[in-house]
Amino acid sequence: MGNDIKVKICGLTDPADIPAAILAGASYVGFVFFPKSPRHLVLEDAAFMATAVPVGIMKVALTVDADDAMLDALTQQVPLDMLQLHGSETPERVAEVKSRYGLPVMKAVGISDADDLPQLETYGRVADQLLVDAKPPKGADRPGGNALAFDWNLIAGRRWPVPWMLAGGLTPDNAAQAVRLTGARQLDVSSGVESAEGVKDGALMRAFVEAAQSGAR
Ligand SMILES: O=C(O)c1ccccc1N[C@@H]1O[C@H](COP(=O)(O)O)[C@@H](O)[C@H]1O
Repeated sequence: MGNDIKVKICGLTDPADIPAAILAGASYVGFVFFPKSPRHLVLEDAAFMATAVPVGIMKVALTVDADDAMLDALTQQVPLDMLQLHGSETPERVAEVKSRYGLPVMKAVGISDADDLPQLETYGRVADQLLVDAKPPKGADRPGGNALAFDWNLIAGRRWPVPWMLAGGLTPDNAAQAVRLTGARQLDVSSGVESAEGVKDGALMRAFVEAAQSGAR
């Protein structure tokens, strides 16, 4: 579509979410494999949904500290373009996953204050992309998808070793400002385009992509 800002819509749970996300202008669609998440998919459902994604739209699998058995099953059963590692995976594990599965790997890094920023350099040496998210609140039962933003001033004007996406608490109301303030060219959204936990909303997805693009004009 020639959009300047690429949007990843993560946590699709219904087959109808695929055409809705594509029509909205998503460049990436994300499937969550984490049983504690309201967006968790079983492999069979994900495989069915992934086959409906047109070529050119990146199909991303989000996992959290997954072992090889899980990743073997996932990559054998679901056609994918990228793995998103959203747990406490070490840099060594990121490199191992990249080499074992031959897929690009995006590593999520949680930010709450300046002490977290060195992680961006560390993971930037091994991951193909970085996903810069808010750190989960204490006691949260999942490491992302909490509708929580971090202080974007922490990364404004930063130089990046690899392509990156901004995530965490993004909505149609703050997407344009997020682009302007951080210089992000890619945004990742889940909660902010839902009408209820785990239920994507077509109008919110369209509004989000439009707002993200307007931030780059
Ligand atoms: O969406 C989830 O349920 C989820 C579960 C476990 C790890 C990450 C998860 N989502 C990712 O979190 C960020 C921010 O989400 P939100 O927009 O604030 O809801 C995003 O990368 C999701 O892909």
